[in-house]
Amino acid sequence: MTAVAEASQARPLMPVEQALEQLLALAEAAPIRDTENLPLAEAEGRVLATDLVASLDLPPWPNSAMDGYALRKADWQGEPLPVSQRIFAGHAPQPLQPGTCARIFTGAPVPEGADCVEMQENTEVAEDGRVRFLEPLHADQNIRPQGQETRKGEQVMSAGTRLGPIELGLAATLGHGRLDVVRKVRVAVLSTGDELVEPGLPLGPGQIYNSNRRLLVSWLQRLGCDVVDAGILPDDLALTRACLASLGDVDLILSTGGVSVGEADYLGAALREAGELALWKLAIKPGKPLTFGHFQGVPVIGLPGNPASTLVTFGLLTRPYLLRRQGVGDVTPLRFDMPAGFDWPKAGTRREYLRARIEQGQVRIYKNQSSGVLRSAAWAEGLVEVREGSTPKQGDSVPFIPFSELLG
Ligand SMILES: Nc1nc2c(c(=O)[nH]1)N[C@H]1C(S)=C(S)[C@@H](COP(=O)(O)OP(=O)(O)OC[C@H]3O[C@@H](n4cnc5c(N)ncnc54)[C@H](O)[C@@H]3O)O[C@H]1N2
Ligand code: MOO
Ligand SMILES: [Mg+2]
Repeated sequence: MTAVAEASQARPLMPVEQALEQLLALAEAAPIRDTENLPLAEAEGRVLATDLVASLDLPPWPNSAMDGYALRKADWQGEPLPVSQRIFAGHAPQPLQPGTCARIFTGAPVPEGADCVEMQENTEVAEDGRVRFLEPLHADQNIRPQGQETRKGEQVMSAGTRLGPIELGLAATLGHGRLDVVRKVRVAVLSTGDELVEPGLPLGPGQIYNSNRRLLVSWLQRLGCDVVDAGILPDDLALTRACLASLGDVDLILSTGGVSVGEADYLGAALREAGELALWKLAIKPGKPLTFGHFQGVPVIGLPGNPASTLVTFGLLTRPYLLRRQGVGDVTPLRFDMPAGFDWPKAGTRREYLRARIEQGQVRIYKNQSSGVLRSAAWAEGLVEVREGSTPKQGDSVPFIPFSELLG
């Protein structure tokens, strides 16, 4: 039997959770260990390689949360207090003279001897400049104590954290100008198919535009990967072998198309021939023929060619794989239970990911859920999951995964 004929034999579909578990285990077995030390400005989207430990208290000294007056609470006995100094943010104060208050502004260090700050709206300044406090004072009010946010020596972020604007901001508050990050994952992107033409060029008979390449290259770049764009590969077994062998120094070969059972589907055949096919045929719709294997030691993920299948299998399976290769622990996208705004009367044998959006508090699905229709995803705001065998009806709770959870 030929490899393709053998492949076309019926076999049970692998449940999505099991496929994800296996992919994550494969990712953990091939971690990216190289690191680089980057300035914060270049670290966005990257993964922290070492735990980040605070090298100072935050705030480093008690400071005022309000524009107003700092004083020792016990000094206020109903007689207006003179102002003995003005303290601005960024300037060191003198110890507070007993029996006086200090004019102070938000973020300025609270002077030694003061134990509360009153906001200026609750004060009255007499003509001679002395200050009367109009409301009861409480010890420590409006003072942000030293170390309230973080204590020196505390672990603030752990290795494996993805660095977005918030994490970079946090590193900056602790004074880190550079961070150790995991080097980028190098991914070769390959589009298989005789029918493919790049956008901008004229279409010949039987041809279509290559959309998967653009979708994946842009998405991978957003995920902080180093992309090697290997262009279009014709449907030919010898060329497929040669192309896979030529891609060399990459961490992953990511292809689209050529993984089903057609006579021109050579990607799966090349991996099967190399004897290293770990995953094939999942209980997922769209995306059933997703393939994972190795070619000469390099991991290969073959995404199904239909554009919506590429999107779903990249977002739900490849993205977590790539993040886990970089040591990211939590790779599960958030999902929200939402009332269905549709009926799904036909139970499926594969878990379905329908392109959907939220309208008036309900999940609505795109009218055409064919895996060839990428417009469904452009209309949608995320994916709604319909489990094998389930038939959700209008108003039933269904899990919704926003695209924003998958795209970054
Ligand atoms: N007899 C069977 N046929 C098919 C089965 C099956 O189980 N038995 N599975 C179907 C399913 S499900 C899927 S998904 C597709 C996957 O096919 P392949 O991954 O082999 O992909 P191709 O056949 O090469 O292409 C499928 C489809 O997608 C278009 N395509 C491919 N690449 C691109 C691209 N870069 N940009 C835009 N569009 C692309 C291609 O023209 C085809 O229309 O197999 C089913 N068949
Ligand atoms: O899995 Mo396919 O992606 O149903 O069309
Ligand atoms: Mg095919």
